[in-house]
Formats: sequence, C-alpha cells, structure tokens
Amino acid sequence: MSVDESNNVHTRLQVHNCVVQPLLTDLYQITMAYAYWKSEKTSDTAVFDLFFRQNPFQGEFTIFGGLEECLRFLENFNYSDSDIEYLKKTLPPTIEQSFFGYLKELTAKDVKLYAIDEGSVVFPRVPLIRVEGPLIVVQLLETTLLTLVNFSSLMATNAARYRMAAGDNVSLLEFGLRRAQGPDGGLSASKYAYIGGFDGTSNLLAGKMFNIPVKGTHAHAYITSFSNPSELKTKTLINLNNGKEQDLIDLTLSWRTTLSNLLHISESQASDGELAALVSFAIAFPEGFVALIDTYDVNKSGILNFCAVALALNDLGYKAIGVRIDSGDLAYLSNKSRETFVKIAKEFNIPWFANLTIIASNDINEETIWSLNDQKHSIDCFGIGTHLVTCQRQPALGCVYKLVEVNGTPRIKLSQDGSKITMPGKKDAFRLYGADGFALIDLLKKSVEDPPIAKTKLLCRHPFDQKKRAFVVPSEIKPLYKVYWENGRIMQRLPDLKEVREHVKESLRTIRPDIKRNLNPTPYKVSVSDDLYEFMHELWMRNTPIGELS
Ligand SMILES: Nc1ncnc2c1ncn2[C@@H]1O[C@H](COP(=O)(O)OP(=O)(O)OP(=O)(O)O)[C@@H](O)[C@H]1O
Ligand SMILES: O=P(O)(O)OC[C@H]1O[C@H](OP(=O)(O)OP(=O)(O)O)[C@H](O)[C@@H]1O
Ligand SMILES: O=C(O)c1cccnc1
Ligand SMILES: [Mg+2]
Repeated sequence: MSVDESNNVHTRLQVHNCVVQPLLTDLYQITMAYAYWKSEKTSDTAVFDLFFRQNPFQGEFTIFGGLEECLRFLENFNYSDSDIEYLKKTLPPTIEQSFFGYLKELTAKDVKLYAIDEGSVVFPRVPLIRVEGPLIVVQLLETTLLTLVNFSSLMATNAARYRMAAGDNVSLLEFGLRRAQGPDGGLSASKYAYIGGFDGTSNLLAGKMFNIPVKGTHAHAYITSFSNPSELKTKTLINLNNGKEQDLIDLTLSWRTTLSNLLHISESQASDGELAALVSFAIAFPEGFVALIDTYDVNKSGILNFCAVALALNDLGYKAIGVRIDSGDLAYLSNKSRETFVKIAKEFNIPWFANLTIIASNDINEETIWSLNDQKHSIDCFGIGTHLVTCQRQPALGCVYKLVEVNGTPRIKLSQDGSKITMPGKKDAFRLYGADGFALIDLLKKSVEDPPIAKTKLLCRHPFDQKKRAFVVPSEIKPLYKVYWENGRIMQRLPDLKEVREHVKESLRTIRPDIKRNLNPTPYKVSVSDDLYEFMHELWMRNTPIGELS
C-alpha cells in the first residue's frame, strides 16, 4: 500500500477535527497576508521554525504531539466561499477585491514541512517543525499550527509524567471530560493522554473517534439513588453453574451476615441503600462488576457491602472486578481494602479475591501519586480527571513560530533576553547517542553543512554561552527531521495512536533517568555546530545597533 493509500484508508480512526480550518486563526494573519500581497510579496519565500523555549511542569523533557493534526490541516487548507464572504464583510472596505480572489485560490501545495516524529521526546529550542514555502501561505499557517501543537504536546507530556510517577504496573484512566477546557479540550485531552501512556478514557466520543479503550465505573448518584433492597424489581441472576435463576439479594444478605462476623464490621452500620445499589449494578453487569465504595463509609459500609455482593456473584459463577475509592485517605483505604480481600481469599479459598482491582480517584495529581508511592498503597488503577486534562500545574506550553529565512536570506529576531533570540536560517537537527544507548545531546546544524558522522569527534556548542562547549564522539546519530509534507501531500506513513503511544515509550527509554526525574531533573543539552554558532553570533552582532554615549 502506498503512503497516500495507507493514510487515507477509511478505517483510520484519527478523524480530522472539523473546527480546524483556515479561519481558526488570528485576524492579524489575514491582515498581514493582505499587506504582503499589496506590497507584491506573493512570490517571496520563507522558512519558519516552530519550537518552545522551556519544558513544562518544571521538567526537562517534552513529548511532541499534534503532528498528524497539522498535516490534516494542510490537506484541507483552503478558504471556502463562506469564509471569503465573511472576510469581505469583516475586513476594512478599502481592501482590494482581487485579494479575495487570490485568497480563494490558496492551498498548501507549495509548502514543504519537515518535522520530528510525533510522540518523540523533544527539547527546548530544537524546532519540532520547519515550514518552508510562499511567505504569505506559511505565515497564514502560524496560529493554527501552534494551537494544534501546544496543547497536544503539553497534554502528552503531562500524561507521560503521570505514567512515570505511577510506574508500569498500574493502570491509568482519564476521567476528565467534565472538567476539561470545553468539548475540544476534553477530546484532545483524551487523545493525547492516551498517547502519553494512559490506558483508557471514560470519554466515549474519544473512544469512537480514536479507537481508545473506554472504561468506567459508576457515580455516587447511582449509589445514593437507592434506599433499600426491597425496592429492587429485578432481584435474580442466572447461576452459571446450573443455569437456574437465583435471588442475588438473599444470597448477598446472607454473605453480609457471615462477613460481618469475620471482618468485625457491624451490619447495622452498613448502608442498605448502598447494598441495593451494588446488587442492582451486579445484576446489570455480572461479568464486569466494579463498585464505588466510599459513598457512606468505606470501612463501615462500602467494603462489607461490596464483598458480600462479590461473594454472592462468585457463588453464581461470576468474578467481580473490584472497587473504586473516591475520597478519604487513598493509601490507608486501599491497604485496608486489600487486607480484607486477602483475608476473604484465604478464609473461603478463593485465591483471585486477593487480587481484586482497587481503583482510586479524587483530585489526583502527579504529586499525589509520588506521595502515595512513598506511603505504600494497594491501588491498581488511578482514575484521573481535573489535574490531568486541564494541565493545572502548567496550563500552556509556549511553542512559538518564528521566521528564520526570507528569500534564502537568514533572519534573526533580537531580544533583550538572550535566550529569546531566534536561531537564524534553515537548520537540521540530530540526536547523538552514547555507547549506553542513551541520548547524549541534540545538535542543530545549518542545513547546508554536512551531517554529523557517528564515532567521529564533533564540537557541540551551547547556542548562547561561548564558554560552554564539548567534544562528543557519538556511538549513533539520528537525524530528527523527515519531510512530512511536500507537493500537496503527506509524505510518510502516519502511525496510528497506538503506534505513537509505543513511540513515546521507546523515545523516553532513550532519555537518562536523571533527566526524567520528578525533582530537580538534570537539563538535557541542546547544542549548535561551530558553524551555526559563528553564523548566529555574527548575524546577531550585525543586527544589533551600536549604542551612543553622550
Ligand atoms: N494518602 C494520601 N496521601 C496524599 N494525598 C492523598 C491521600 N489520600 C488522598 N489524598 C488526596 O487528598 C485530597 C483529599 O481531598 P479532600 O480534602 O477534598 O477530601 P475528600 O476525601 O475528597 O473529602 P470528602 O469526603 O469531603 O469528599 C485529594 O486530592 C486526594 O487525592
Ligand atoms: O477528581 P478528578 O481527578 O477530576 O476525577 C474525576 C472525578 O469525577 C468524578 O466525580 P465528581 O467529582 O464529578 O462526582 P462524584 O462526587 O459523584 O464523584 C469522579 O468520581 C472523580 O472524583
Ligand atoms: O467511570 C468512572 O468512574 C468515572 C467517569 C468519569 C468521571 N469520574 C469517574
Ligand atoms: Mg469527586
């Protein structure tokens, strides 16, 4: 199958977001386009770099997300008749009408886009995307490309950090839609949380659109809507051992009495409403029974009721899945629940009972997970919403889109803040690896330079600090850019979300643990070649006016 065919197969589930269209941009892009057009710059060409300057979440790494969406945007880049009508109404009446004819014909066919693979670990100042083409068109892409990359990368990075905190043996579910920054924020959060290492989402539309596993339990409302087992109209369940219908309430009540003695929990304190809710949920989902157990009191009610239902289900040949705890001290309550499960497993010789799943939720963030790990807990799965999807710890990644070349001439943007000075000209990026397989340093070179060669001594320089430089003999070198878009089409086979998720894991594996660590991580080095250093600083000097003292 060709690249085109594989990217267009209808079964691809990464559906294009219909809000992403050329007018999803800032007004100034169109006014600049008109001014460029008016000054007859339609044949000018330009190169822009899309990059960020600082890793989010006080970390030292970022995961690149959003590339496929950028490419889909380029595929569909074309102003519709109604867009043109709207612009005609909105822009000043002095605008010459033939500009709208020009705008109507624009597509991204003359644009060339280089990018790092989606899901790669990336670092500040290394452009994630390099866009070349007609100045007007590549300028018009700015805002949309930024909005597509910024949140996606932030979310994927956030999720990857939660995954690192939780370790590989705990499941992570994204529960954030209700708290997300609107519908698109919610959908993007589900998608990029999955890429970053979450195992599933509660968001059904994300499941449908992106083929992400959907998972869920039930809410407190379900539990509190019941008062008593006597109100249940459906009471029976088929016994898988003999095919007969059996009363699950009777069986559960009888188990509750037995367990009350074993666990020293008074039956009178346990909620009958909760019991009724759990029995009814078990009847509805006997093969997938998960119970929310903190509505009244985990220790005095929830655990007892859940275990009674789970044992009754077991009598009928069904294995319960587990519990969700959504308040209180999650370390203590999860350990208490596990102890109870182990005790029951031993007492009644039901080994799998010891391994029932314990899901914890309630305002969980990265710090909570680290703290729970320190305390020791028995949680198998975290359900995480608000902090994850709103990226509460840092709500934006500062990707920028900077002009670095016009008509083949490098451009530099100066700043009082040295680190904000742009790196001029067309550049290529390489990742250099040491003998241990870990990434050592990223290196930017002018595109006209020869690429670096493995096992050869290379001088890598800090882009702005003259004193900081090092010789590196890399064992392996990987060029970071591929041409992803040229001649109006996508040039690479695009991986599906699962493959991108795998790539995140792979890419993170090549980053040293001290760079990924949560507290005071070591910065990863991003360097420039000697040629690029000299070129940049010479241009910098040339463009900096000499002050006058009087
Ligand atoms: N063992 C623990 N260590 C650290 N943080 C925890 C632990 N257990 C729970 N938390 C966190 O502490 C916070 C407790 O939230 P809060 O004070 O609102 O209590 P709550 O249990 O939700 O109370 P409520 O019963 O009123 O809902 C949550 O953010 C939760 O993730
Ligand atoms: O806490 P988050 O990380 O955002 O995770 C999602 C939350 O959303 C749900 O409940 P919600 O608080 O909406 O209602 P509930 O009180 O019925 O649980 C769930 O029970 C979690 O607490
Ligand atoms: O399925 C759940 O338990 C769930 C879904 C969304 C939000 N909170 C919890
Ligand atoms: Mg809650």
